[in-house]
Amino acid sequence: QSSLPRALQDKYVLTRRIGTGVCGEVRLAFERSTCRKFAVKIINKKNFQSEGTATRNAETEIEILQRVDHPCLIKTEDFYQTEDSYYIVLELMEGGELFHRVKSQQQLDEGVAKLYFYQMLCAVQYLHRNGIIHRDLKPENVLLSSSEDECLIKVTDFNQSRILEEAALMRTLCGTPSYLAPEVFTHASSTGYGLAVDAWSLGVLLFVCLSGYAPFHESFGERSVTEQIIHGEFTMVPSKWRRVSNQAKDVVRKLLVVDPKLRMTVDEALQHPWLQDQPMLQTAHRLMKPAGRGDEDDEDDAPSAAVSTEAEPSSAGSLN
Ligand SMILES: CCC/C(=N\NC(=N)N)c1ccc(NC(=O)c2cc3cc(OC)ccc3[nH]2)cc1
Repeated sequence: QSSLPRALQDKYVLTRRIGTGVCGEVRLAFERSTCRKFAVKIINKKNFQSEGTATRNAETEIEILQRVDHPCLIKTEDFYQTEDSYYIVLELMEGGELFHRVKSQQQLDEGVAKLYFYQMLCAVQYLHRNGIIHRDLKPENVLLSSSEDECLIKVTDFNQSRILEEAALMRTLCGTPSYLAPEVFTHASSTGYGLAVDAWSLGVLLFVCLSGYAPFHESFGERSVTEQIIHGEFTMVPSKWRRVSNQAKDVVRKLLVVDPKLRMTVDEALQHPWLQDQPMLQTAHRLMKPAGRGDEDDEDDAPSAAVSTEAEPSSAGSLN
């Protein structure tokens, strides 16, 4: 157990491990002064020291976490570091990882999957509107606020995220072009298509929530997972998809499209008929309101379908 920063120990009591990741662990913590519960994500730098990019990534991640402000994106409370680890204090998501929820329930009820998927779309739409690609969307990186089916979700783990630096691309293009690869000039590397990688991952996430199993898996046929992905070959096992609506399947099929130019975007997904579901939108907006405003009479802010996909409420503010 590497020694915890003194300042962290003065303010919080760290207790049991509640989550593990490739880059460290998550511990349950109590703020001494208030006894409020938090999650502390410990990211050890040495794991990646070899790549040398860890520090860069972690600093980018911290920068993103401190800049973004959306009800479905994890918020940092505090940040500490020692020479070998980062300690990030986060709001505690009592429901844990979506991964475990889907695993324990085999597959989610379609209405629950729709509520979670809508919130993920809102979170990723916010990131994309702010020029951020997540690049690592998966059930382990979607957290649930409670053990209730109807709960708020938050996207986390911006370790792979990239801030789309159009300026960087411009600087590159100012240099001598002779050594630049073709794709730097083609559309593939600019804002447009970079964002599409998150739409694909959201398609995989929705597939897993609706069916309880992964669309690309080594057990399907003799092709490798990579081959299946490259060819967009996913398998809808009848017994798992029988009770899933055609509209839900349509969303999955339009996201798991190999050509990023033809893939449905996050904005288009938010307009898909499957998500034009007033009761679900009302629930989602009640959950996404800042704490305490959920119980006021809603008639003045009853979200209409069109409103629901507009920019986030003013409280979300913009990236500073
Ligand atoms: C800046 C930290 C972002 C991050 N990961 N970043 C990274 N891996 N580079 C990250 C990764 C995982 C988590 N996980 C949690 O907060 C969490 C809460 C929780 C509660 C649980 O039961 C009550 C069980 C698992 C949990 N994970 C929070 C943040």
